[in-house]
Amino acid sequence: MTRSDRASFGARLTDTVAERGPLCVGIDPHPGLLAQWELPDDANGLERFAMTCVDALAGEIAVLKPQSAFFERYGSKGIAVLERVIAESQQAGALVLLDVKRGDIGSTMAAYAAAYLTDGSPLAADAVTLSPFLGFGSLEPAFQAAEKSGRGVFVLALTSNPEASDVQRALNGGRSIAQTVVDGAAERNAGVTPIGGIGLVIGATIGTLGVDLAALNGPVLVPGFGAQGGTMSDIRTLFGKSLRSVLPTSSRDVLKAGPDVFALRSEALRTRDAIVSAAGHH
Ligand SMILES: O=c1ccn([C@@H]2O[C@H](COP(=O)(O)O)[C@@H](O)[C@H]2O)c(=O)[nH]1
Repeated sequence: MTRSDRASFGARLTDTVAERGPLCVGIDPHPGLLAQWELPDDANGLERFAMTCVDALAGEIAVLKPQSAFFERYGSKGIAVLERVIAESQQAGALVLLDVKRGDIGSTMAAYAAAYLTDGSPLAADAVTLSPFLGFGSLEPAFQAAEKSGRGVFVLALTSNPEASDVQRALNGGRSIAQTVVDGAAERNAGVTPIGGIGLVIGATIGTLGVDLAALNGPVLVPGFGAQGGTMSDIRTLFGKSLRSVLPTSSRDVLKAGPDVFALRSEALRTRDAIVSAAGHH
C-alpha cells in the first residue's frame, strides 16, 4: 500500500474542529426515533432519516458518527444507505467517524482495515471505533492502514455503559486495563504533530477518570453526553477546563429535534455553542 497524500487524521481533525467547533453528532436511527419522525421502520425510513441528518448537519458540524448497527439492521439496503451517508457527509466537509467497534485477531483485523480505512473501499470513513479486548496489539493492521491513508481510530478505553468498569478498570500487573489502552495509544502517537491519529473513547458518565492521559497526544471521543446523563460539568471534571482534543458526541439528544432540517441543525449548533462556552474553547 502506498502512503496517501491526504493530511494526517490528527491534522484534519484539529483543523475541522478549529473551524466548526468541538462537537460530534451521532447518526443513530433508533426505531423509536424513526417512529417519532413519523418514518417507517424499513430501509426507506432509514434513508430519509439518515439523509435528513446529513442535510442538516454535514455542512456545519465537525464530525458525524453514524452508528453502524442501526444501518446493519436493514441488511444490504441499510449498508447502501451507510455508504451514501459517508460519501455525502464528506462531500459537505464533515469528518465521518464510523462507530463500528471492531476487534479481532490480527489477520481478520487486516480485512476490517481494508473495509473501513483504505482508499477505494465504499465504507472507508475518516476514522472508526475499535475494541481492544483481543489485545491492543491485535489492532496493529488497523493502525497501519489508518496511518498510511491519513485516517484515524478511536479505541475503547473507558466506555460510558455502567457494566464496563469491571473489565476496563481491572488491574493487570498494577495497571488498569484502561491505562494499558491509554499507554498503547500514547506510544503510537508519540512525537506526532499536531496530534496523533490514535484516539480513545472515554464516556462522560464514568465518574472518575482513574487513568493518566498526560502522554496521550491524541483525541478523546466522549460519548454518554446528553441522553445517557453526562453533562459538560462531568466532562470538565474528567478532563479539566482546557478541553483541547476532547470531542463530546451526542446522538439522541440532538436527533430528537428532527425531522425538521432547520430545527435539527439549530439543536446541533446550540449544543456546540454550549460546549464552547462551558469549555472556554476558542
Ligand atoms: O462508550 C461508548 C461508546 C460508544 N457509544 C455510542 O455512542 C452513541 C451514544 O448515543 P446517545 O444517543 O448520545 O446516548 C451510541 O451510538 C453508542 O453506541 C456510547 O454510547 N458509549
